[in-house]
Amino acid sequence: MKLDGLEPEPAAAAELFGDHIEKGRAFTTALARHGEELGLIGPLELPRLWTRHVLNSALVAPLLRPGRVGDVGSGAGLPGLVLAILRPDASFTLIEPMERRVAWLERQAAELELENVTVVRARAEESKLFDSLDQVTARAVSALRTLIPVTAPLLKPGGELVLMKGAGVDGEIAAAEKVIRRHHLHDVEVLVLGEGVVSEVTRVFRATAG
Ligand SMILES: C[S@@+](CC[C@H](N)C(=O)[O-])C[C@H]1O[C@@H](n2cnc3c(N)ncnc32)[C@H](O)[C@@H]1O
Repeated sequence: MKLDGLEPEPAAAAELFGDHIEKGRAFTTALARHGEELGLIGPLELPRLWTRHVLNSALVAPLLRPGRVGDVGSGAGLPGLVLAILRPDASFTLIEPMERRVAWLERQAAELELENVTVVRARAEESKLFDSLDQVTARAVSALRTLIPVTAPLLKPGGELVLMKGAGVDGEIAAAEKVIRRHHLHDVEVLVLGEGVVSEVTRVFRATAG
């Protein structure tokens, strides 16, 4: 069991996870133990597993409604499993096509006793979840120009995209102008989360389906 090199738990972890901190720790430890061998995280990620991955995902939790949330391309469970830990009042459908990642997500959901998680093995565009979700999250899946066409159709009218993005989000929005129009998205905005709380802020592209 190799936990050498795992970033010490930042003070912000207890603040962001609150009553759910034990599950946050259990998930982060499991990811540190098995993430590299399962190809879920890169070999250089342990020193920033908390700040760059887990806390970064946790910052999105207050944006969620107590409804049906889909996380497209959950991979290691980021942000899907972290959000399911933090928001037991919402139900989460984790959409991931790769078998090994699906097995990881199912095992973690069981070990963490997350009764609000369903894992669907599919690409989002083949997932049969069209028009069914209140919100869709995604992190590190693809640029908005290609991500919007696979995520927006999953939303009910009035539903929201809550897509985690890097510092280049404004350029991605400019390149996605046509698909934003084609998918009738409105109230498009970029939120910067975590200033003064974590060392690396998180950007979220948020938009409402027409
Ligand atoms: C780079 S990983 C990121 C995983 C995780 N969201 C994270 O932040 O660590 C991208 C993931 O998206 C999945 N993926 C790619 N295209 C997808 C699609 N069309 N529908 C659902 N998942 C997809 C891949 O299988 C992969 O697990």
